[in-house]
Amino acid sequence: MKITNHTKKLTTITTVGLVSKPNDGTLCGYVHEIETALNKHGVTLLIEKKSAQLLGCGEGISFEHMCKASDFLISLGGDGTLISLCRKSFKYHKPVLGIHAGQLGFLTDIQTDEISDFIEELFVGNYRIDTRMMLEVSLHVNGKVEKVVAFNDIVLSRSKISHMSTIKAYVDGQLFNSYYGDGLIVSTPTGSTAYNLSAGGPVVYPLTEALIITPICPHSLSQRPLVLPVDFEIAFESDGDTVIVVDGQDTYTMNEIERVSVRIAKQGAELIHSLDRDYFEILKKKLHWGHL
Ligand SMILES: NC(=O)c1ccc[n+]([C@@H]2O[C@H](COP(=O)([O-])OP(=O)(O)OC[C@H]3O[C@@H](n4cnc5c(N)ncnc54)[C@H](O)[C@@H]3O)[C@@H](O)[C@H]2O)c1
Ligand SMILES: Nc1ncnc2c1ncn2[C@@H]1O[C@H](COP(=O)(O)OP(=O)(O)OP(=O)(O)O)[C@@H](O)[C@H]1O
Repeated sequence: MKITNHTKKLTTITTVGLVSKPNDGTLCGYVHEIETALNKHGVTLLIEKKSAQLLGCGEGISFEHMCKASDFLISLGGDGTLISLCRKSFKYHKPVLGIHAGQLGFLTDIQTDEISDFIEELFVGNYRIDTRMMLEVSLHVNGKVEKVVAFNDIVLSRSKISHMSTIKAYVDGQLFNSYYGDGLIVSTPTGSTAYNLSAGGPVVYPLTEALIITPICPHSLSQRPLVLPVDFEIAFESDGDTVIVVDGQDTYTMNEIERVSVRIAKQGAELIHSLDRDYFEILKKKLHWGHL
């Protein structure tokens, strides 16, 4: 399969940063294994402060310092840890390697028993880097704009279990739909296998460039998931009973926000993968794709 997105390589590897799952203090053994494998090649491992303290692996250094000094970053945890690292390190533009020490691990393809072998493969160039599109989300408040980025999705959701939300949706400034129901999801292709999948949205191959809008429990027979090209800017307005959730991790209330606009971010997240990684195998293994 010809995928032009796979040509990027790391130019140097002298320093690597690591962030681990925030609620698991048992992963120190894996950190030592990573450090030993990197040190064999003269590479320094920097551990982010909160992770180091949780794991009992020394003092650690600030997230910012770690990102600036590192050639690539390691996420040791589940999908949530990787998503959070991609969002927080967005402005430093560093590739991320996901090592799976979580539950599902759809995005984190290196298993803990493959750590040393994969690090050896890295030093002989046996890896690939995928660029995953991200969303730039602008929250408009009193003439000011706060920008955040999303890796998987943003969700506009009803804030009260007892009420429906009403969301007006615009494409390039033109009203194209009003959604009535529990809310809607704007997903990246990578996020298509997360909340979007649960809400009946399409699985979209992660290297596609598209914006996916999927209604959540719409109170209508006519609302369907929609796939849009990335040169559109989409925007939403709603009443105060709606909340905005970014990647399931940050929440904002709509009564302070007049409008939310979403477009493709100028740069994507770069994920380091093993050459063996096959998306359809992961769909089968983790989400039971194609099982009877
Ligand atoms: N009903 C739902 O399915 C539902 C509800 C809320 C949030 N979410 C998703 O959770 C995501 C955040 O993930 P988290 O791990 O921080 O939260 P989490 O710990 O609540 O886990 C959500 C689940 O989704 C999986 N997941 C996350 N991203 C995925 C992806 N791109 N493809 C396949 N599976 C994926 C995770 O491994 C986990 O099993 C949000 O972006 C949202 O899409 C899903
Ligand atoms: N830096 C972070 N800040 C806040 N919450 C985080 C951060 N990193 C991860 N989380 C959250 O911590 C929880 C557990 O982490 P994570 O998702 O990595 O592990 P998991 O749930 O065991 O694995 P998986 O997501 O693969 O099923 C998730 O809800 C995730 O969103």
